[in-house]
Amino acid sequence: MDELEKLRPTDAATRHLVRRLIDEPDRWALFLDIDGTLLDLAATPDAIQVPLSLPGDLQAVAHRLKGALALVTGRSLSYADALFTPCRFPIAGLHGAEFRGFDGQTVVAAATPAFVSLKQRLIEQTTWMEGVLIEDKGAAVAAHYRLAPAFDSALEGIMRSFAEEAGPDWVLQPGKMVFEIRPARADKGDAVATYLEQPAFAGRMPIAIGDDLTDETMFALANARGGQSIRVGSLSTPTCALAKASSPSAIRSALSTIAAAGEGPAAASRS
Ligand SMILES: O=P(O)(O)OC[C@H]1O[C@H](O[C@H]2O[C@H](CO)[C@@H](O)[C@H](O)[C@H]2O)[C@H](O)[C@@H](O)[C@@H]1O
Repeated sequence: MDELEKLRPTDAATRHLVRRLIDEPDRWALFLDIDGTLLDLAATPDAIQVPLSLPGDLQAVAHRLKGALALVTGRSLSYADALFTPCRFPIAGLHGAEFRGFDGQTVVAAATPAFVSLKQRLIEQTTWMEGVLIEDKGAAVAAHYRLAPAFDSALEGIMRSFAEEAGPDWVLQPGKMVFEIRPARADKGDAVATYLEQPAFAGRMPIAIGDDLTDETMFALANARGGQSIRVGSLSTPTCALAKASSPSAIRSALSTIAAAGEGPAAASRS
């Protein structure tokens, strides 16, 4: 059976992705979200599982694209890095506020003393909300309600008022069962635009793959540059992505097919 036939027939987008990256590896740059795109969603932020083969597959795809692959995530850069050790990729963290380029140059985001105090007060003010989880990401903070969905609107109110208190350098970022306060200085679209100026990425067309609201800015950027955007999972919420994929496992399967093609010219696309 052709490797492509193993992909679910409903996933036209992932089949096209495989074709593009196998047949035209010098044309595309790949931008991948992590949670809900590369990894299945889990009940809590630390309960995620990285399939054993994923780091190596990503590395093989990056190699095929001559380095034009970056992870663009809401996680902190250091957390995302640790997930894929010993492999190391260009990563934009905290939704674009942290950035490590192809050359390894890194921009990190720091919490101000006022933001540190805000995070502490956020923890204190939400302890009564059983099941709500506060994730401290340094210069960002996330309040998760996946285990306590009834607190959805109460938590939104609290996070909205803390975001206002944080001031113009921070912004409220809603996501999947989460409200975050993140640095305002860059979003995921800005991160993709910065990568496209860098060696390894420059001159290529972007393909952005994500699953959540925060990914919409990179979808819009990819579309504006004549590239491709793929939203993973349910399309019940509005999106500007041009195509859809069913699940993180469909994305992983596509990456593994591309990885298996190695470096040769379109070897795996022949049946
Ligand atoms: O941009 P991403 O890489 O998709 O990161 C977005 C946020 O992902 C994480 O939260 C989400 O995934 C958790 C684990 O599956 C899940 O429990 C939670 O409900 C989701 O919202 C992460 O914890 C956040 O810091 C990221 O910003």
